Amino acid sequence: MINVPEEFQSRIKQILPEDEFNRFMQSYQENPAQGLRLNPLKGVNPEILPSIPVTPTPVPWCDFGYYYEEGQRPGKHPFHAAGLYYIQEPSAMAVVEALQPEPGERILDLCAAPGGKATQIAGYLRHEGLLVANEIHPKRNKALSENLERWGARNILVTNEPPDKLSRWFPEYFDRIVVDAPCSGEGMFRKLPEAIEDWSEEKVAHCAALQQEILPEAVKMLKPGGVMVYSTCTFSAEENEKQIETFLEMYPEFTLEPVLCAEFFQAATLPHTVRLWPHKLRGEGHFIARLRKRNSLDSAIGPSVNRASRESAKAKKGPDRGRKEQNLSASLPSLPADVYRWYERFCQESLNTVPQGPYLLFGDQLYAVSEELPSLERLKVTRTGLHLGTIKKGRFEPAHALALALSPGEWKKSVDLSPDSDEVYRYLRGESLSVPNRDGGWTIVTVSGYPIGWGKVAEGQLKNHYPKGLRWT
Ligand SMILES: C[S@@+](CC[C@H](N)C(=O)[O-])C[C@H]1O[C@@H](n2cnc3c(N)ncnc32)[C@H](O)[C@@H]1O
Repeated sequence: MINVPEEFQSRIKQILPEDEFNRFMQSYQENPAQGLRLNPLKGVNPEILPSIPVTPTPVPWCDFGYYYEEGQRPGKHPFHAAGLYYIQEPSAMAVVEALQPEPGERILDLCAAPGGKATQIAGYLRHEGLLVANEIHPKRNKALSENLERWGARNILVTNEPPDKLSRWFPEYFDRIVVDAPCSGEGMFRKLPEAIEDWSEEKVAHCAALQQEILPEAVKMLKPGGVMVYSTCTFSAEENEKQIETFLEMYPEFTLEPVLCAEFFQAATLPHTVRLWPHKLRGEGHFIARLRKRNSLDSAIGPSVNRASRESAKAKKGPDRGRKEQNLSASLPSLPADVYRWYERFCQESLNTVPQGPYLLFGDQLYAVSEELPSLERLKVTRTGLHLGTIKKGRFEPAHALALALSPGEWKKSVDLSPDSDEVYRYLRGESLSVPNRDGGWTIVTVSGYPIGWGKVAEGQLKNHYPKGLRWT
């Protein structure tokens, strides 16, 4: 049984009528909703569901989303290691549905770790356009980068910057931005009881102030005519409706727009914004607002006084403000001839394709980057494009990310394992496997035909190249 703080209950009483408040409190006696989202980048469709150890029920507001039952553990299945689905709380799936990303667009996920929204966006982009996934905290940034790798996302840039620094690199650059803001987490009390310990009225005030600092940076990075989705997993009005009200006063060039699938959610007090209440749907608590920035042609309204003074204060810190967009691929040196030869030789021996550039050689690491990228100089980048592999003396060693991004037909040699076999678990633990009568060399290890990593075959043994940091214990 979950006990929530008295002060929190008093605050909810101010938002909900009495009978609803009682139903809301009863929702704490129920289990949190569990969900997973299938990966369209790997062509995964619902036919896979009977092979996953879950009892799936569709999430009404997300085509790829499915509930599963408490006690089921799809995260501990080899299909999860193959990136066939992402474990995500069902209400959280509504945020990217509200964003409606389109292939070919430039999209920013400003507060992106561990990557629930970012993987969902990458699925919609279908490798066309660019996803910049930013996370300020280095440890969480690592998880974000690994989750996007497992997802097989190619056209990505993962950065580790505070929003006010990132905004200097990307002025009016993005078609769509999601600000899934750091918040007091009241909507996650059922799922993460530690959020209850962490909660206080001061935390609500602190998060509201933080959100007020983050939003103006997102504004700077959004193209005129672009869409921004703001979301939280909390109930406090200060972090939700009041936050957006203040925002609209500061930025009159923005208007609220309807959220897709709003019929499944509760209308919030601001027109078009929605709340997801745990006593009204099968999911945890969320707030979503979709905003559009007016096109520059009709943005005759100037900034409000508050905004003008805030911007002039910040401008002092911004040496790169107003920088022109420079394309990274135009400035990339071509690969040294021997490096390309080693890479090409690996592709000829092991793949039926040569993943195309532009190529970026960072130290001994080779990447295929997006044509879209601006210059990344002095930006903290943790992953860019598709990590192809490492240049060793006279040879090329493929990256785990390359295995996870390949589609059937793109590799020459593979060892397929059954998801129920001992061998697949032995592979995931880092053990060598016996593979008699196989050609030697780099070999993709698949589970039911989906790549989970590399192995190298010699003398009837598959040497394990599943990354040490990801191995199962
Ligand atoms: C709600 S979580 C994001 C969840 C993520 N979008 C997902 O779907 O997996 C908010 C994120 O904001 C980050 N954050 C904390 N302080 C921040 C700040 N000052 N600026 C930007 N992001 C911040 C947190 O580290 C956290 O990862």
